[in-house]
Amino acid sequence: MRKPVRRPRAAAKRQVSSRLIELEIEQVGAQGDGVARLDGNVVFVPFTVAGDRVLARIEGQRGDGLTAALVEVQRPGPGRADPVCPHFGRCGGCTLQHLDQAAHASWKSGVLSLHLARAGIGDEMLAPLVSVPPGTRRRAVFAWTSRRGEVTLGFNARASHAVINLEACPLLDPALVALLEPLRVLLGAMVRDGSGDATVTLTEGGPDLLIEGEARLDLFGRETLARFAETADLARLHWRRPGTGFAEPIARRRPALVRFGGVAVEPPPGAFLQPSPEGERAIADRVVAALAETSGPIADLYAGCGSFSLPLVRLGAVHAVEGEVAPLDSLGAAARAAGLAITTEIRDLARRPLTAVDLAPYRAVVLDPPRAGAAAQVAELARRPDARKGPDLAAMVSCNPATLARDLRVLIDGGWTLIQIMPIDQFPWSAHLEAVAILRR
Ligand SMILES: C[S@@+](CC[C@H](N)C(=O)[O-])C[C@H]1O[C@@H](n2cnc3c(N)ncnc32)[C@H](O)[C@@H]1O
Repeated sequence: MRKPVRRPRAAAKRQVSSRLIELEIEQVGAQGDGVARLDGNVVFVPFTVAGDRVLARIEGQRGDGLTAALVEVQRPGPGRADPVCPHFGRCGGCTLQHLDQAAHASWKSGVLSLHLARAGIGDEMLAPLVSVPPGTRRRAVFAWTSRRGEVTLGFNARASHAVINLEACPLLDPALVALLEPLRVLLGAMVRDGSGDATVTLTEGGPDLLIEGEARLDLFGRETLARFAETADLARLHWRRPGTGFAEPIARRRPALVRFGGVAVEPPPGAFLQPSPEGERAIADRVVAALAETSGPIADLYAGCGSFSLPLVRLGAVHAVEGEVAPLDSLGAAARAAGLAITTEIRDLARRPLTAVDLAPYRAVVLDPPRAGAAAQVAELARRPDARKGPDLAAMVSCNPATLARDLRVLIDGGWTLIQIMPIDQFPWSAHLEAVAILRR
């Protein structure tokens, strides 16, 4: 029988929607909003902490609860902090700057515990949270719009497609913030009316910029962009029209290198990289330490440009598998140049996961899937026709605690044991959380 969906009591909502109500916030929920109760209804109030007494106004409905806007904090709860960013409240990038460091850390670990508990996994193996400091983010995707040459450039506003004209951002490396104003001037000169995005990555050669916009470039456009690459001292500049999949190279003044395990790689324009070098090192160090006892080949699945393959190759030969051609080409070129024992394979691991037979030669496996997780791949890892063959150590890296817990459940049911799970806060002040789980069988 289907479980009846509990709807907020309509009468309660009507009654309170036009007036201010007082609420006691009981906890911060899994999505980062404070949770209170009103006449038997759950009420979600953004920008509040446990213990706050607030004045709020009911605004709508979410799932089987109500949503309310914070009007005033009447009595602050413990764990409240003053937000450090002038855009806080409007910008969708950070939603939790009103939590102090301790409250933030305990909330993030709590969210991971909650997802593990929902999958029937205890949190005995949960390691303390590793926090990556703000101001270190090396990669950002900015949205931009130009109206009559007036450019708005920044992040999307909270729950909206509107763009916040970013003046400051305590999360970003200051070198990224310094590019915002020159980029605004450039886009205003290039595009009178239009919109798009701009991905900037800080590399050893300088900023690597990929602009996406509808405009078809003419000679003037290309010259304007090339001049910008000079004045902003970029490593590379590419322009891409949406839907074409082709990034036109405009300038390549220096190689846009990043280093993984000491080996230089030049990622393709706009490639996925871990958001900060600090976060990437924390994850890679954990993965390498956990797999250090491995004697034999390692499979690195969802390998990207090789952020784990390259540090891992000092332990043994690595087979890197990835769905996108361009990042894997970058990794392949770097490995060949350095003479490293890394083989590469393009493969869609959702449709064609490595089977138990494919996995038989490997002693250890690393998985770092996108937010959707690695359902098909963990199902294969959980099957093991011959107990003498296949990996007996696994490191699972994830940016989504919900799919991580789901996938861990499948592995545990398939005979794997969870040895440790380490939350890594690469996304300070947001509800996102990275984690590395180590398993053995
Ligand atoms: C979270 S990123 C991790 C990349 C890399 N490990 C790193 O740390 O930079 C996930 C990677 O999985 C790849 N990917 C996404 N879906 C995939 C699929 N179905 N099959 C194979 N790779 C996929 C993406 O292209 C991306 O490189």
